[in-house]
Amino acid sequence: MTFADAVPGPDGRPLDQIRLSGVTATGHHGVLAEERAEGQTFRADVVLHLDTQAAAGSDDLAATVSYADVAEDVHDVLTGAPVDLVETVAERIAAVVLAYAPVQAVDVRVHKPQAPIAVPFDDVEIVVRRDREHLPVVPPHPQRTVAAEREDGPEPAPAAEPQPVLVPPTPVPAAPVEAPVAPVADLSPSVPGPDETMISAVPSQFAVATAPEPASSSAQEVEAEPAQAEVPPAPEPPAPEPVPHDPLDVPPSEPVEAVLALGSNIGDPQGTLRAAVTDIDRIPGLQVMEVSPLARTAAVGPEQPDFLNAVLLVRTTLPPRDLLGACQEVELLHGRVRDERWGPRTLDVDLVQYGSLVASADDLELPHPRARERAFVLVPWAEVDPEAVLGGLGGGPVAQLAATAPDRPGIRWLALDWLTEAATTGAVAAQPQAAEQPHHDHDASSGAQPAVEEAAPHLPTGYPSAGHEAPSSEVPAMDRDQMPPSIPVPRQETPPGTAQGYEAAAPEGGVGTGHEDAMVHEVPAGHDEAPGQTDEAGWTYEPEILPTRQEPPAFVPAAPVPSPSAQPDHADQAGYGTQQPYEPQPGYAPQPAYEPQPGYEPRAVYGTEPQPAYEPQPAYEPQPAYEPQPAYEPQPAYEPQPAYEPRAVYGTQPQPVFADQQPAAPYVPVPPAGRPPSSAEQPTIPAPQPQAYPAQGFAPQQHAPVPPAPDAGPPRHP
Ligand SMILES: Nc1ncnc2c1ncn2[C@@H]1O[C@H](COP(=O)(O)OP(=O)(O)OP(=O)(O)O)[C@@H](O)[C@H]1O
Ligand SMILES: Nc1nc2c(c(=O)[nH]1)N=C(CO)CN2
Repeated sequence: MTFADAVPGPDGRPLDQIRLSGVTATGHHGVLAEERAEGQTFRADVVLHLDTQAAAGSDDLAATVSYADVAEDVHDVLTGAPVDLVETVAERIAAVVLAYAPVQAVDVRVHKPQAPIAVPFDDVEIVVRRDREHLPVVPPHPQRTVAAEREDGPEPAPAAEPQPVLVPPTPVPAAPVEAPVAPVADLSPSVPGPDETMISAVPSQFAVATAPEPASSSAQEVEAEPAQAEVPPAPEPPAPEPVPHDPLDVPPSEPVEAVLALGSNIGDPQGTLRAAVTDIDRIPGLQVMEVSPLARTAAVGPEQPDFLNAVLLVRTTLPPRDLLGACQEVELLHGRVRDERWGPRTLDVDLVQYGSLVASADDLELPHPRARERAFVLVPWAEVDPEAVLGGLGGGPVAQLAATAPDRPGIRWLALDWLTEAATTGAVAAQPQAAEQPHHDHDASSGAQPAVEEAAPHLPTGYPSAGHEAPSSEVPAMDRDQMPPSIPVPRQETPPGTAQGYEAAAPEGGVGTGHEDAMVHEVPAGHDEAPGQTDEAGWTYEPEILPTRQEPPAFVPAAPVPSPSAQPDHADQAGYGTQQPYEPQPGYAPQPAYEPQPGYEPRAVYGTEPQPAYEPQPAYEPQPAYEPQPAYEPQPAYEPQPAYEPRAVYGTQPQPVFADQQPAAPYVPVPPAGRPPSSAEQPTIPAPQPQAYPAQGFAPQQHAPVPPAPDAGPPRHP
């Protein structure tokens, strides 16, 4: 026996181990239809790390873990509902074993010796170690998963088994969180959502806790802990409260960082977005932490006016589905009508990311499945959080994804301080280019859009578009005379080299952003104005703002897009409204596939200071719940026993090698969950209304690294 791969217990000494090997069964796991249909042999070995001394002292099975029970549980996973990946099988086995309270860590090895591999081979195995800090990311027993609904193989019905409880790690005590974020102490019952949710990765704070059923031996193990005294029969035990199974309905144990994407292209987009920020910040259990610059973007999808887009970084204690619901209420408040997919809208609020949760249900997919290819989301997001990482399949560093997104050329400009008062009061200057189409200040009570006005009095105006009339029925197309004098582009006064770190950089040949009738003032090629100059009408040329930072993940400046008219400021003529949105644009060199970069792990907090949260969090160790249980000490029968002292020899001196010693298991050490602090302080754009969005009082939160979705993407080990 060796302790080379031992897990230290609370006192630092290696924990004892129960090893169970060669549990064998026919399972139907695999990506290929034949694997699902025919099944094949799976074999599992598990090592339970636990303190067995109490059980030895009392010679009581109840004080340890029955290997027979474990064997059955492991067997059940092997024969249970099929999943694509052997990784998922191992994760699930880890989950069932960790459902036994005394087990502090588990090593799982799953062999798939008949894997469909075209060359001769002996075995394929996956080895994982999970513990109370690094909990499995799948529940012990599968929900009905999307993968399980595949039609390419038979569906052995998953046994209606009890759901053991995953014992969560001791939560890190969070610093007091300012109202209105209410701490959520427990898993309050909420309306269970559709149970089709497929969990691909669940951060530890979302470890699924499911109600044990009394008949379950596993559940009994958990419930009985420490299982010393006989429990007198309770007269009428209250029925256990329903606990949501769906991670999309589970409130986090501590506030989670989420990313919301806002868009608007009819009504008064800037006013709507500004109001929406306030409305979102008012959602109970949510606080806006950062607001991105405002981007004007060519519409992706059907031909329609340009959008204004922004991204919010929020912290929330709402479950994902509730957060989506709250955002949709804000959409409705602003007159949102869903009548055309990707059509014009007064307000769109998408939930882009929720912590590191990767989950998919009919009504909510996380991360947002199209965010990775949308510059209108990625560019503002990267601006407000240059180190942000989009999780899930196809995710990666947001700044990198932004640089290569197909609609990147359609990002016309960014306004940094669009939330401030100046942004609106400065809006009324007449715009030379639109002079032949005179504008009048729009009268909000003119009745031009009664439906919208009723729902949202601050949405009275039409948005000047690239010459298209808004086709939405919710906001009637406006006469050009009714159009308001547009969205200002307040120039960021921050000189280069200041905390903002930006400077204006006009693409060659002019900004290439305008519409000939656009009311946002832009300078066509050859125009006299230079970036930053204000013309006689009070308009300031706001070119595309590009970061000057050199270090990754800085923007890659967009390559010029060949325009048939060589007049890129004429968006209509250049066909912005009709371009195929998701086809790579000419001029963009294919980007190398994203390689995971250690420095790109999710940042701990959205702030500008060096983050102390990346240091190991002492609250995770030791875990008081696993300290020696007082019920077992003192054990007079065993003291004093000089022959057993001193105890310190374990782990400190060379260990005798036993005949049955296994080769040192090649367990890969679990990497630390955090990432080293960023070498450079990252400039961010703070919410311009600090009194409204105070970024204070939040405990630095450590993200779990985003694990790859186990059931998505090309199979690696079918
Ligand atoms: N992450 C998500 N964020 C927002 N809605 C989502 C998400 N995942 C799934 N949905 C579902 O998508 C439905 C349609 O949303 P919406 O009307 O905002 O789509 P859209 O904006 O036209 O297109 P897209 O989803 O491509 O942004 C919503 O009712 C919601 O249930
Ligand atoms: N530029 C831009 N295009 C879009 C947007 C958006 O917010 N911005 N939203 C869409 C549907 O969510 C479809 N297309």
